Amino acid sequence: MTFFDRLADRIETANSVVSVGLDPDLARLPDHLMEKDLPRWAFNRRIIDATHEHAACYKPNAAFYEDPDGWRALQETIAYAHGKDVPVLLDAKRGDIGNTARQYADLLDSADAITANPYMGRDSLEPFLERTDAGVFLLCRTSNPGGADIQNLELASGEPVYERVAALADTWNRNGNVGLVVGATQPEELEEIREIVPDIPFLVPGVGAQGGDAEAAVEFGLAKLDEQSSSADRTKSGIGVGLVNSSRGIIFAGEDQGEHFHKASGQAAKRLKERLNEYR
Ligand SMILES: O=c1ccn([C@@H]2O[C@H](COP(=O)(O)O)[C@@H](O)[C@H]2O)c(=O)[nH]1
Repeated sequence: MTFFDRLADRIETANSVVSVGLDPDLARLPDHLMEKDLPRWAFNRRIIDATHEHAACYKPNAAFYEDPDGWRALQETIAYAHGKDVPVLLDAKRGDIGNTARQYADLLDSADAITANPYMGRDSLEPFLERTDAGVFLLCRTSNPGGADIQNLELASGEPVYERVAALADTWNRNGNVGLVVGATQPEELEEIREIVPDIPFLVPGVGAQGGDAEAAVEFGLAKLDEQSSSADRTKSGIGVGLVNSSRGIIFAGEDQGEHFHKASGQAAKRLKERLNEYR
């Protein structure tokens, strides 16, 4: 079963396309958790307990775990999410020469999918592309203001770089495991990219704290998987596969509520699920 088939099943079970971003900024964790052995793990466990029924996936960003305790916290978090039957997309934005990329691809032994930067080209992505069991989401048009600096540059053909990335991703998708990262802050680009790649699921960050367009995220972020990569039943029921991510807007929703912080996170995840479902 491909990652996207598993994700489609999860979307169906949870009736949700919400990706809950697990970015446990140590400076914002509740005081009472700071005395724990692994505060980030303690925090994530409570967030997962409160949000899992609304989560299509969890998206830890590797930047928040890149120290020895952080990697332990990340492994505990991934195992716990799996225990709740929720897939994990590691937002690591990796990409390097093939020999190094093969090491990065080992991250997929624990996570179900990863984000990668396509700037170094096909060979840098090959170790991810060949993991038929896992997903790889390529940065296409990112949500940050500076995303336009390079991604919107026009090539000699007149197409912007982000459109070429989308077209290339389609040609690299021989195993049906490629997705694209397209920010909700860029609704016009979301629509354009969806026209180029009707069958590729998007990870759409930027709703919540970045103020992106939730309706466009759902309208253009979800793809109907083709019959080869999805079960006949699912194709019939027309499940759209894709993810709309919110991190700070969910995990820090109860920042001012001390030991009960996770309750507000559960409510925020439920609210986002319901809002997105209005557009599905
Ligand atoms: O274009 C992109 C790609 C990745 N991200 C990541 O998603 C989350 C967003 O967090 P919020 O708190 O919901 O703003 C974070 O991990 C980013 O690094 C993105 O925002 N945009």
